[in-house]
Amino acid sequence: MAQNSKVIEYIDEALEKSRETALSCLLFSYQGITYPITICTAETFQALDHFEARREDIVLASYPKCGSNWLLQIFSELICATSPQKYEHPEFPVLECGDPEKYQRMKQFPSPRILATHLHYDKLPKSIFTNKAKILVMFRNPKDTATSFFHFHNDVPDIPSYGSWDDFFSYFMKGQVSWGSYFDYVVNWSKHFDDENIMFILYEDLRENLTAGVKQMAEFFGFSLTGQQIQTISDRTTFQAMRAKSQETHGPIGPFLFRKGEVGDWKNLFSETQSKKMDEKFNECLAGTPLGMKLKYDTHCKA
Ligand SMILES: Nc1ncnc2c1ncn2[C@@H]1O[C@H](COP(=O)(O)OS(=O)(=O)O)[C@@H](OP(=O)(O)O)[C@H]1O
Repeated sequence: MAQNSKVIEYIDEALEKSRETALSCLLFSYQGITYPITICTAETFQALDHFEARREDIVLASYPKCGSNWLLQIFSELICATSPQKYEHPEFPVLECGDPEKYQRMKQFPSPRILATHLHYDKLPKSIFTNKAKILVMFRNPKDTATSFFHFHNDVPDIPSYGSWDDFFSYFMKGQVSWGSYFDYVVNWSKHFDDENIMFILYEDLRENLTAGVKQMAEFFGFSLTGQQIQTISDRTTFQAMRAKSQETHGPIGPFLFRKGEVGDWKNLFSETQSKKMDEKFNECLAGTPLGMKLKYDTHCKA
């Protein structure tokens, strides 16, 4: 993410609210999905229904802990590389977070606007589809996603902690975490696998070949860049590069947000039983579907 005092200011405010919030009071339900009271409100969701998307908007969709901040940085860099001005986030870039008036202010922002979101497909504002904004959806294997989610809660001193990994695992499997069930999220998007304006990418693929991923994303969104520019953006958005700058970009939470950036860290937390439970859930929800295959579950989630 570009150096941005607005982002840090927003994170600081959220952390202040978090400090006063017990885990048992953290989540509220809106239209069947649970969200954290520290950064989401029903009023903002209502205002979001009237949000006017533009065809030039860049929508970056991902379930929490699947690499949203990574994509934000890549797209800030893509915009910088093709325009004379540095890209600054004029608002906290997660579309559904903030005060209800933010959508009025966003009307003044120049295109392209970057809209990150953790919303499920059917909760996105309708104008994204009617105005044909392009959407990039990034997925990460559920075992590493849960692992990252748990560490975020339990490592950051100001965010409510779970009693244990076992506790968190059972809430995650029931979908009683921020932004609801990982599995519902993926199943929802999987119905749109062939939609014209949607591109799906995998965290693990991007990690394996960042340069190829940046090139693909740039092409999909119509950025015309040289090979050298693509390489420079890839160099600036490796995990190491982003972690090194994380205090500057995200304040004190930075090193917790850019924690390990690995594939397979789940093996340090999951018991055999938990691992099997998740395998069964994955099979039940996604086995044999095109998106299920794209997730390369057996490669990333089998010991
Ligand atoms: N450049 C790069 N390369 C590889 N991995 C990266 C990168 N940037 C962020 N990350 C990892 O993404 C995880 C955080 O995901 P999000 O940014 O979606 O978090 S959040 O939901 O917005 O809080 C978190 O994963 P874990 O390290 O496993 O916790 C980050 O480290």
